[in-house]
Amino acid sequence: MPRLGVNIDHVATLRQARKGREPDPVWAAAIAELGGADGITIHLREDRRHIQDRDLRILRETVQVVLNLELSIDPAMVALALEYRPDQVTLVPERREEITTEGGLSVTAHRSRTAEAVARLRDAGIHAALFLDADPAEIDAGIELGVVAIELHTGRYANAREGSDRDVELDALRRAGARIAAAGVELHAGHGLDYRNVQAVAALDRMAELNIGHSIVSRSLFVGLERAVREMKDCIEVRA
Ligand SMILES: CC(=O)[C@@H](O)[C@H](O)COP(=O)(O)O
Ligand SMILES: NCC(=O)COP(=O)(O)O
Repeated sequence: MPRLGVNIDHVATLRQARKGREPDPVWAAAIAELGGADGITIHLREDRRHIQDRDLRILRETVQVVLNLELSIDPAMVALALEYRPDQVTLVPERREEITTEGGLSVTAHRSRTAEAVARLRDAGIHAALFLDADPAEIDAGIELGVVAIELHTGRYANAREGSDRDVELDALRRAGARIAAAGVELHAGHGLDYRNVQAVAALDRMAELNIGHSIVSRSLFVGLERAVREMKDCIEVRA
């Protein structure tokens, strides 16, 4: 069964609505661990719209499972990863105007900057991962950089209409996953996964890690975070 990384950005989004102190993503991480999270994922955006540097600093001290930090390839952001030393850094694209991450990082368009970011992380002993679309050219370019893992952006799959549209997207994920696994790179997936669409992605061959935030945090409003995490773990387990 794949590991579950719980993304707690969305707790910080609520806090930042009033720029106050609650709800605290640090508490959320601890409760997610009680619910069975195998990892905690945070995205420290350049515009600091949700997760703050303070969160990263405290979470590095308190998180007992894998801490996965999502970052842009900007050298100043990578420097923060080197300072706080999460277990894993997943390099993602960022557009300040976007509401959420719209696609994967384009390694082919930013090859030298991505290679430099990966090399800095590797030299520091931090696992480097790339967040990519299910595009063979991008995946091959990513594999060439010698990363530990590639996380497939599942947004297109999640947004596709149930039925043949979604089947097409699932098939693209399946082929991309096979390419990644054949290269000996760990397969991760995430973005837009929820309690209804996660099973098919969890069941993909060699799926090692799923990063899920929005649907878990949304459900937690009604059932509590510990239970929401546990229910997602159950969903992943059932068909895997
Ligand atoms: C890269 C990614 O998919 C996640 O970070 C997730 O979407 C939450 O962060 P944002 O909502 O800021 O994109
Ligand atoms: N990398 C994807 C992630 O961390 C969670 O995305 P979402 O479930 O919040 O859409």
